[in-house]
Amino acid sequence: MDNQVKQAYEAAKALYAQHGIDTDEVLNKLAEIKVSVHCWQGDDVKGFLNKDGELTGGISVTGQYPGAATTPAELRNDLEQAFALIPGKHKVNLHAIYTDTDEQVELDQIEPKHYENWVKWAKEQGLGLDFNPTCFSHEKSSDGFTLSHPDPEIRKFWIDHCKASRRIGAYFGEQLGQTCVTNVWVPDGFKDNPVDRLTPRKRLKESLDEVFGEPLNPEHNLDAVESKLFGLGSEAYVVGSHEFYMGYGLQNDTLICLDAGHFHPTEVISNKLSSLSLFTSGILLHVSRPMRWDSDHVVIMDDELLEIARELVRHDLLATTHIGLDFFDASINRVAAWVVGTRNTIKALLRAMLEPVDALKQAELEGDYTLRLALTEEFKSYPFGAIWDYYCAQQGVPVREKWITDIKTYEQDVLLQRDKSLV
Ligand SMILES: C[C@H](O)[C@H](O)[C@@H](O)C(=O)CO
Ligand SMILES: [Mn+2]
Repeated sequence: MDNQVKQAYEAAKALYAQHGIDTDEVLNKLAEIKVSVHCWQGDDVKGFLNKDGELTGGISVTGQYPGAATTPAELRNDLEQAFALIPGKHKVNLHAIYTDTDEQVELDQIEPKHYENWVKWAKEQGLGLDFNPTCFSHEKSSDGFTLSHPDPEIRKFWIDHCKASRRIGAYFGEQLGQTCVTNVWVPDGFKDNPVDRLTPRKRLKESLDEVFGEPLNPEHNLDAVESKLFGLGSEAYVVGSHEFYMGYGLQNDTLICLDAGHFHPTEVISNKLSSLSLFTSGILLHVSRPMRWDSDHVVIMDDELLEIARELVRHDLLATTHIGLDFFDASINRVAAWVVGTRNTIKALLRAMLEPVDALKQAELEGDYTLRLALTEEFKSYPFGAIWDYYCAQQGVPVREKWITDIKTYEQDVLLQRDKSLV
């Protein structure tokens, strides 16, 4: 390890120790946290099942940066490059459209064999896998409805797809020895004001009951449900609102997924974690960055990211919270997007773990809000960067911005060659 990194670490360690914070212990704990890195940043949510089809469901990817992955092998290669620059061992979050097969399979017919190469690869890489049914970008979702569709045949198609997805999730969990979280998100909603807000929600509830009807081993698969306030083309009404899924998840003991971009523009998910934690057995996060709307920007070290991390650390929620990422930006190098977003998420957790939580809670309890404010503010400039650098070096990944060189080389050698081969 670089001597400067080591020396800076020792100096920072002594400072934190004065507040009873054992940085070695913190880094051991940090190394246990898995972030679920979403595969769909690598190819602009196209997938491989119908890769020339349109992205629908009220989500959108903008930008034309060269080098998007066009095959499962390319996507895995890109993920490997990203993981080589991210400290720790993590998970990959797959959508159902990311099949790796020559078969032309329909979404309601997918089976574990269509993802076998992913499982093999995850085993080799020591990664876990999470899963999502893909209830969009399909002719049967073209009018904006899936599990709540008024037509029972279309509804059945999506129910069967979600059932098949859960079985695949359970297969991943069993094969990899790590629980797979299978997250259901559907885009269903209306562009303009509906007359009947209730009936689609009744249908969604009944569909979900069918989807989750088959008992699966919770050590292999955990179900999650993801709400949304609005999407492009469903501005007036989304069937699966927060209240809907909060009720559903609490009643049926599924994980509730909070996506940082799925609420009112000034509403934050950090403030929801403590409340939900009192009533749920677990939470799934889609860490994202909305900008004015659910724009899925790459996660940066902003106040909300830090606040999410603080809530998880201060209230001991890390063991029951599944941390997933959800952003897609095609205006920058896609591998770099993963690296920036994932490194920031881990770094925010580290920052939160390096705060004097007990002292701050005590100050609050005693009504010493001056101390609470002063200490919080002083800790913002404590040398967490030196601890982060040491962690990266310890984990064998580049320290500070050195990873950008690797990305540039990969871009030249791999990503830009892809586009040439298309010409
Ligand atoms: C592709 C994802 O499933 C999707 O982003 C979903 O999680 C979401 O957040 C939709 O807005
Ligand atoms: Mn999401």
